[in-house]
Amino acid sequence: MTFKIGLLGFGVVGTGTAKILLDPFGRHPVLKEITIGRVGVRSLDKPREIELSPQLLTTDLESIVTDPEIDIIVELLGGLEPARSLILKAIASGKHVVTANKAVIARFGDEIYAKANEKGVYVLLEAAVGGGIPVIKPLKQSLGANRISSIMGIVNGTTNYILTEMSQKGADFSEVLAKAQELGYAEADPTADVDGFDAADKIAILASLGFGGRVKREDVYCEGIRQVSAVDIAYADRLGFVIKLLAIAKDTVKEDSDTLELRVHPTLVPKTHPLANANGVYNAILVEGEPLGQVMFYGPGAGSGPTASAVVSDVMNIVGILKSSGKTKELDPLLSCIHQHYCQIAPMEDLSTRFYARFLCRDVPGVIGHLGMAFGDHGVSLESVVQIGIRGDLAEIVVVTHDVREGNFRNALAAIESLEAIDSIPSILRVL
Ligand SMILES: NC(=O)C1=CN([C@@H]2O[C@H](COP(=O)(O)OP(=O)(O)OC[C@H]3O[C@@H](n4cnc5c(N)ncnc54)[C@H](OP(=O)(O)O)[C@@H]3O)[C@@H](O)[C@H]2O)C=CC1
Ligand SMILES: N[C@@H](CC=O)C(=O)O
Ligand code: NA
Repeated sequence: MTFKIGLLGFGVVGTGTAKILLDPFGRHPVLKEITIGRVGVRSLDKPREIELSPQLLTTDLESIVTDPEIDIIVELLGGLEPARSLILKAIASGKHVVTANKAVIARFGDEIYAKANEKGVYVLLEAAVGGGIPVIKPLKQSLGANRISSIMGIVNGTTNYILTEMSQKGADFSEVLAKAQELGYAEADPTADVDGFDAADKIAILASLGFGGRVKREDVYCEGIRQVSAVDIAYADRLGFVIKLLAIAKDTVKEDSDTLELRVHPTLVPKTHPLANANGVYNAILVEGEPLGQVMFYGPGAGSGPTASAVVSDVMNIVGILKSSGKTKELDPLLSCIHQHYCQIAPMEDLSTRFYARFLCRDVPGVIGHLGMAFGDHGVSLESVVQIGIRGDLAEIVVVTHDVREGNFRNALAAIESLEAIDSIPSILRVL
């Protein structure tokens, strides 16, 4: 029996996917039953790493998603449109879908899964989070017996690569970003990586799976890495931390309310923490649940081959289902997505966390005392105060707080900004 896939997109991940499918030797035998039926691209003239028969390539992507010969559509275009419309058309034509597109699923997952469930087809997305790391399927299946309390991790390869190169080699931000683009890690528009949107898409998906409810993408608080400077990386290092872009979804269950913290931001991570050692393009996702405790998923979070590994594994899962139970069976609830209600998201000002802040201060006597008083007035207690450097004619003071309510910390900063001794507050970062 042969199963035909329609590949939408033949870029970094599409090429990696084709490479695996065209070279099945030594891999799972089911791969030999999968062929590439058609490939949709934007330009027919572009030079390609793999030469496919010219009849396979087309710019008419609609004709692929409605082609009766195609069993599974693999969407590797990126972006919102035409990806969303093509996925919906594929579903309407009764095709199963595999996608790596977290942007589309995080925003239109409700619509896509409602249609897929109506039609009795699967939409699988292992490649959409953590690239090659198996994390979606374990969350859906292997960890289903647990009550998940937190999912936290490094889920963007590009920014982890940039931060690692900046901290280990003192590299320049723009140069490393260009290298990440060259290596095929970055999104077509890399602001999605740098400004944290890609990580926000991914944590919205993980939270939905882990906490069993829908998540509105706009509810994810999001800060990127643009404001992370070499100065802060160096101070963090001296204080025993590395700076990572973390995506965090945490159950903040209290007596009568069940809300989620949902956020993406650069974070000072203690060097001894398991997430601190995921470097370069590697991602790491730490999941905590009861009764399991902690489990960490670690591996390459972006790149052609690793991401294609996840794409093809989803294709194989669907082929496995088609082979064993045919097309008319009900969807497996452990592989499909059936959430109806929306998760309640806690406001950021209620978040309790530690903060790192760097102040530039004028040479006024007792400046540390003024800072301490302003923090104390707002219920913020300090774990450490380090007057480390002189920058020009200004003193540079770094503080790390104890756990504090974010709203209180922000109020303290507003008061501090108006102090005569304070020139500016160049950085404010959260601390794990
Ligand atoms: N790169 C990575 O490491 C990872 C990527 N992903 C996701 O995988 C998906 C693909 O990413 P990637 O392979 O890097 O992207 P690329 O930009 O390398 O490839 C995109 C492909 O889609 C085609 N395409 C894009 N828009 C259209 C359109 N409107 N009509 C026809 N064809 C179109 C392009 O055609 P043409 O070749 O003619 O330009 C190209 O072949 C994205 O959703 C991304 O977020 C997920 C995990 C990791
Ligand atoms: N641009 C993304 C690609 C994988 O999802 C990243 O850098 O992680
Ligand atoms: Na994955």
